[in-house]
Order: sequence, then structure tokens, then C-alpha cells
Amino acid sequence: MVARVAGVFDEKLTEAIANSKVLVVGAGGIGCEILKNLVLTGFPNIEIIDLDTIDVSNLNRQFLFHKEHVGKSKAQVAKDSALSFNPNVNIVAHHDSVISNDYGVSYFKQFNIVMNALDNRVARNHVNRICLAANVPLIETGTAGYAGQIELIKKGLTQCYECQPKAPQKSFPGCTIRNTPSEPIHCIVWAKHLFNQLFGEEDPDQDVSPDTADPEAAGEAGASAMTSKETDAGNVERKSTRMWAAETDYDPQKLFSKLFGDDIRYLLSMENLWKKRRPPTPLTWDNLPGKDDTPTQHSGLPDQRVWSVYECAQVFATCCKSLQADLKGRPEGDHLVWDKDEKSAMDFVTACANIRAHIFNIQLKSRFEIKSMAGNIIPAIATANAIVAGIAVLRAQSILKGDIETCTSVYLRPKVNHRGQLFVPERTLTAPNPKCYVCAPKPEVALACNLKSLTLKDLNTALKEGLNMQAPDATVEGKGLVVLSSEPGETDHNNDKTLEEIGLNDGCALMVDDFLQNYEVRVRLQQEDEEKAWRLVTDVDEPMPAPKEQKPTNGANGNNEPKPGPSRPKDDDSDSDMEIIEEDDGVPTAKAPKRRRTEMTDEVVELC
Ligand SMILES: Nc1ncnc2c1ncn2[C@@H]1O[C@H](COP(=O)(O)OP(=O)(O)OP(=O)(O)O)[C@@H](O)[C@H]1O
Ligand SMILES: [Zn+2]
Repeated sequence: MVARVAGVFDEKLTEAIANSKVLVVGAGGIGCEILKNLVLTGFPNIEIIDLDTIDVSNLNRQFLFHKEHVGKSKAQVAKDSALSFNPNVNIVAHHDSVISNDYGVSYFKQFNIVMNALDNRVARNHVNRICLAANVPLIETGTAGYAGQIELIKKGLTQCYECQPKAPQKSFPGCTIRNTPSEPIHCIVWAKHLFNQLFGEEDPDQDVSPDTADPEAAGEAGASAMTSKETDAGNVERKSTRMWAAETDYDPQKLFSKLFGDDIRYLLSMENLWKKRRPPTPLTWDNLPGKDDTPTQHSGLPDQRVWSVYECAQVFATCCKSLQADLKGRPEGDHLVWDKDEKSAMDFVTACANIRAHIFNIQLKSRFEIKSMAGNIIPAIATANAIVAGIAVLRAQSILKGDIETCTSVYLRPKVNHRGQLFVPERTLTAPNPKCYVCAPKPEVALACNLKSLTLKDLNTALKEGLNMQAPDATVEGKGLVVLSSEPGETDHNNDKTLEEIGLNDGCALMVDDFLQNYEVRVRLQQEDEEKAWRLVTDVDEPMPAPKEQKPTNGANGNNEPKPGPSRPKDDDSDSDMEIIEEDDGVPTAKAPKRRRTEMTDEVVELC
């Protein structure tokens, strides 16, 4: 099966393809399809980057990979498999993250087109910025279940990936997670936090013990939590859950009694919480519901059967031990990373979430359902990936032919809309947002914060998390004074100083740049006494008017519907059964409170 384009395309396109060089970022569901299409179309020079290795769960749709490739580099195997279709193509594979110093603006400049086939916002933002800086057309692709999208991004011609606000991630208040869960997702988030507290990277924002500072429980003294003990001086000493668990040698019964017995009793002592809610019921190890049940016949997949509380407790016990052993086998200071595809990690979260759900009278869920919610999974549909990749490569051909103006965005809808369309192309290219804090000629944002308490370290975090910078350098506008340097150690001595202490006040502006992304932005400082952390205020927060879809040519009702948007393909035609979820690596939204909220992402769309 060797591709010969001569005679298939017109001469101009044949020649343009022959002289082209294309970069594909991501060798997952869409990336494999794009690579196959490029190779079979006869694109002679292709580079592909992917940081990941092949997982069994990829095999059902990432058809360039087979069983024997599990554990190998996606980029390398994709290259080898694609070469079997057309050995004359020159493919360079990089097993690496695109967010690395090796792939800066000068690297990107060698390509005629970049094609994104990624699954997360951070990488997408990064490639967006580099393509703008390198002035290379970027074809951005994504699918979410049956929905999909192909969008051209070209400096000065179209909007960029960051021109429009992204739908915020759904977050839950910490007190809901820790004290008053009312939905399965609250228990799942709690169980994932528990995994991190016991075996993963400990994060103080992911505390799982009762939250005594819950404003709703005000006035309650309560008993001291089980992780607390009175010191000789009479003070209450708090221990981390990890420390306490280690002291018990991760004894499953002791852990169970604390988490699902004592902590629940402690919550019950916060009586205000239960005035208008059904109170939880603590559990004891020796008296678990479901112990004597004979398992009912279940017709579906084993994962779709809901475990009894007793079964959950048994799974909990087994997982505590296996995860402890895994942790012990690692170098000092290392930790586990929760992964939906790791059996013990997934079993642990299923068991803990369901035990907690039972305690709070919440419906129990199957492992299958919990995996979907905890892993932020929308089932990937191979056909949707194939369609999107096909259109993306057609768009690449149009760009090479010099018809870039015709490369409007195309949306793949889960169902035909009322005008009978499954593929909905935009009528025109969407112009850049002049207020975009990335692609505007002079990008600008305001940083609302309390200058008296925000430290330089916090500023660094704000720039990285809020503006998706990788290595920000900041100087005071007009003075050139360096306040943050990406050179290790250069400004570290000031890390704990507040912005006020280094002489910055309300209205001051910083010029912040990221060398790797070739991105510079002016950051105005805005004093807000009440602000506990920081908040970025961008003009992109004002939603732009919805672009118009193409009018039907058949004279039918041409009402314009809002387009799904780069991160919002959920529209009125969307399949209501489809759960559309966002990756949890999204950049915190500008207005999201930074403390005491738990990010969970079960409602918003992120194309993968
Ligand atoms: N920073 C990055 N650099 C390079 N490749 C990346 C980066 N971030 C994500 N990717 C790759 O993008 C691809 C996206 O593909 P896809 O959406 O099919 O995800 P997947 O991880 O293969 O599947 P799933 O998430 O459903 O298990 C993945 O192969 C992933 O490794
Ligand atoms: Zn923009």
C-alpha cells in the first residue's frame, strides 16, 4: 500500500505536498489517524511528538499499536507502523513532551503546518503560543465522545486557542467533600484525595478529615479528630493522615475504623451540619452490610456490578496492603500517582467512594461508572477521531494549496442538527480577539491580589497556573528591575517577600515573558484588600459574541446557533446521555478561588 499522489491531486497541490514538512503533536486516538492519513496521502516529511507509552486501553482505537507494543513509546511505534504503509516517507519520532526546551520557536519554524492531536489544555495553550510566535499555521483538533472539532489557528488571521474564555472547571467546596457529601462525585473526589493522602503526593488542600472550619458548623466544639492527640502541654497535635497510617503499618481495620467510623462520629458531633440534612451513619468493621448476601446474578460486565459494602471493605483491605507494598518498594520520598488504569488504585477509589456513599445515604456506583467519573473519561469514539483526522488533513491540503481563507472551523455533531447537518462548518474564519491576552498586539492582564500578602513565590505560581507560562521572567515596567527570574537561584532569595515589600504597589505593571513560548504580557497589579490569593482579570473573560454557523443553502430556516466553541462543544444537539468532562490539568480559571476548593471536572467539555 504505497501512496502515490501524482495524478490524484492537481499539480500545484502535488508539488506543495512534496515540498512540505508537517509536525504532528500527540500520537493518541486522533494522532494515529492523522499520521496514517498523512502517510497515505504522500506527505514526505513528518515529525511526531508524544510523551507517553502505549497502554492496553489505547489498543481499541489507536490502531497503529498492537498488544506487543504495550509499554513502548507511542511516537516511535506510530512511526514504525505508519512506515509499513509507505516506507518512502521520512518520519522523525520524538518520545518527549512538546513542552520542553528542545521544541521552541526555531524548531517549530521549520514546519509548514503543525497539527495538534492533544488531550489537555496546558499542552494546547503551549503549542498555540509557539505557533503564533513562529507564525506557523496550527490545525487544532479534538473529540469528546461523538462530538469533534477542527480549527485553524493562524496569527493575525484567526482567533487563537486562547482568544475565548474556556469553560471553568467544576469545583466543589472543600467542606462538601470533607463534611457533607450529597452526590457520588463528592465521594469519588474524597476517595481520590484519600489515595493521595495515604500513598500519593500529599496536598494540604486535599485533606480528607472532617473540616472543623466549615462555616456551617460554626459554634461546634466537637471532639478532637482521631488524628489529633493531646500533647503534654494540653495542645492538640495534628498528624498527617499518612503519618498516622504509617504508624499503624497501614492496618486496614484500623484505617477503616478511623475513616469510616471515628471521623463520621466526629462529623455527627458537629450538630449544625445535620439540622437540615440526613446525618451519616458510622460503620464498624465487624458489622458490615452485605456480609451474608448471596451475590445476585449480573448480566453485564463484571465491572458493571455494584459491590456490596462488605465487598468494598474487603477490596479496601487488599488495596491498602498492595498499595503500601508498592509505596515501600520505592525510593525514600517517592510516592504513587493515582491512575485509573492501575488496578489497585482504581479498586481503592471504588471501594472507598462506595463505603462513604453508603455512610451518607448516597447511591453506590459500579467500578465502571466510578472509573468514568474519577478518570474524567468520556468514551473515545474511534469513528469521531477518524472523521476529525480526515478533515484535519484535508484542511492541511487547503493550506498548502494557498487556500487558507477557506479553512473555517468544522464541528462534528453527535447527532444531525435540525438542518440535517452532522458536520457543521463555520461560514467564515473567526477573527482574532483584539483583547486576547495571548495574541493581541500588546497582551495585557490585571492581577488582582493583596500586595501586602502575595509573595513573589505566589506571583510565580499565578503566572504559571493562571497564564500557563512555563518559566516566567518578570521585570518592573519602566524600571527594568528583575523581580522574578527563570534562571534557577537568581531571585529565589526574594521568594518569601511580599510584592509590597519589594516596592510594588497598586497600579504598578510588570512585563512578564516566557522565553520558551516567546510570549510577553503586561501584568497590571490591582490591590484588593479582601483577596486571599490571586485572581487574573482578562478582557477575554467577557464572552465574545457567538460566531455564526453557515446558513443552509437549501433555504431552510437559517437561524444562527451559537457554535460549540473550542472548549465547549456541548450544544443543544448534544447527546444528553453523553457525559462531557474536562481534564483535570486545565489551567485554573482566572476567577477560581485558590484555597479550600477541590477541582473536579465532571461537567465541562475538554476535547481530547
Ligand atoms: N505535552 C505533551 N507532549 C506530547 N504529547 C502529549 C502531551 N500531552 C499529551 N500528549 C499526548 O497526546 C495524546 C492524546 O491522545 P488521546 O486523547 O487519544 O489520549 P490517550 O492518552 O492516548 O488516551 P486516553 O486518555 O483515552 O487513555 C496522548 O498520546 C498523549 O500522550
Ligand atoms: Zn488569541
